[in-house]
This record gives sequence, C-alpha cells and structure tokens, in this order.
Amino acid sequence: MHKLVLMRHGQSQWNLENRFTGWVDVDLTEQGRQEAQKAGELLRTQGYQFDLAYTSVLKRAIHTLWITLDAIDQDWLPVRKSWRLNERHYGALQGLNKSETAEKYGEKQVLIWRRSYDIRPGALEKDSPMWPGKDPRYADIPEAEIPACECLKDTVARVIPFWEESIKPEVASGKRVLIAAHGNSLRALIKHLDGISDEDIAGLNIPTAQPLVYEFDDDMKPIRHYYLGNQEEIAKAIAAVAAQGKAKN
Ligand SMILES: O=C(O)[C@H](O)COP(=O)(O)O
Repeated sequence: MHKLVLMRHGQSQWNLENRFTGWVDVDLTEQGRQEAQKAGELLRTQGYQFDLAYTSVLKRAIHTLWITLDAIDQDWLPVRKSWRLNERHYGALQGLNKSETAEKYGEKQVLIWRRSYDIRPGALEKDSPMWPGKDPRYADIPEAEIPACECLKDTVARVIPFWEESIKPEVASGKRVLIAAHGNSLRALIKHLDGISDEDIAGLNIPTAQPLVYEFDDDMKPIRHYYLGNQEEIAKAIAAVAAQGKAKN
C-alpha cells in the first residue's frame, strides 16, 4: 500500500479578500501561516514523514510547504517545483472580487466560471501586467502553452501528465510524497484519481491547509482517501469555499 498526502495552501491574502487569484503570486495571510503550522503539527502528531515533496511556483503553496516541513522537522526534504501544479489560471477575472462579480453578472455565471469543466473565463490581454509570458519563472514554457485563461479541463491537461510522468512513479516506487498545491490543481488531480465525471467535479471544493491522505494498492489504484483533521471543521471550510461565489446583497 502506498500513501500520498495532498494539501491546498493556507489562506492567501486574496482568499481573505475573496478575489479570483489564479497565477497572481499573492502570499499567505497570518491566518494562512497558522493554518499551515497547524497542518504540520497534525502530520507530526500522526507520525507522518516524507521522502519527497512537490509544489507549484507560487509563493502561497511554497510557503505553506516550508511551514509544514518545518513543523515535521523535515526542512531538508527534496522539493520539486512545477508550474504544472499552479492554480488554474483565472484569466481576466484575476483580481476581481468574487461576490462583486456575482452581483454584476449573477451567481449562476460566477458558478459557471468557477466550477464548470470546460467553459473558460475571459482571457488576459498579452499587454496585461498579469500576462505570465514576461515572468522569468515561466521562461521554459513554449509561448503557445502559456495560458491567458484556463477552464478546469485545461488545468487537467497540464496537471495529469505531470502526475503520470513525475509524481506517480515516485509514489509507486515506495516514496512517501507530499504535494502542496492549489484548490483547482488539486481538483484536477482528484478528478483523475477518483474518476469523477465532468459534471460531478463541479461539486468538489478543497479547504485550505487540510492534509488529505490518499491510499493506493500496489498497482497504484486508489483504495480510499480521508482528511486527517477535524471533520466538522473541514466540512465548514469546504462549505465556505463553495459560498465564495455568492453575491453579498
Ligand atoms: O484562484 C483562486 O481564486 C482560488 O484560489 C481558487 O478559486 P475558486 O475556489 O474560486 O476556484
């Protein structure tokens, strides 16, 4: 049996402000750092140790991983960073407040932008300061692959090859792996692992900084998965993520 631990980053500044974030490199809030610390302490008390970690190239996930590894005294752990684990790119929605966007365009439209499988939001213009093509961390991505926006299907198309080619073989070889990533890059991976339909994935929301354990058989077939933390707290956090797209008035 093989285990894998997935974890979304802790609360970010734009989570707190309820803004579409995507590839904008915002940091954790103090609460987000505390959430990461609590997750690390939970992993430590339950005896988790790792051989390898993966994360994105966005600081909210990287800092979550740093804090978590420090809490389990594994700051030394090898870490592989990839843009393929980045949050889904929210295009022209990035920076907009989700509730205000729901007031302007309707909650139904925001739900479609947030949770439909293959409907993209508006694209960023290439002259936008948020266009990733000028960011040196993405210098190795062919221009044609640099996203100006993504639907979840696009995120699946970049996450799953990375899972199959890099992460899955390490887990299959017996390495204990921790992935610190983002709500939608994890939704893309979980959709693949659990065989969730394009329709049903709309109902999946991931709370911040809650360790999610996957167990696989020796053929890497998922056997079961479970959150380690307080189940009532996790259910509330999941509901809060789902409600982010509600209009205030
Ligand atoms: O990028 C963002 O806005 C969030 O991290 C994920 O947003 P969502 O839960 O609205 O998809």
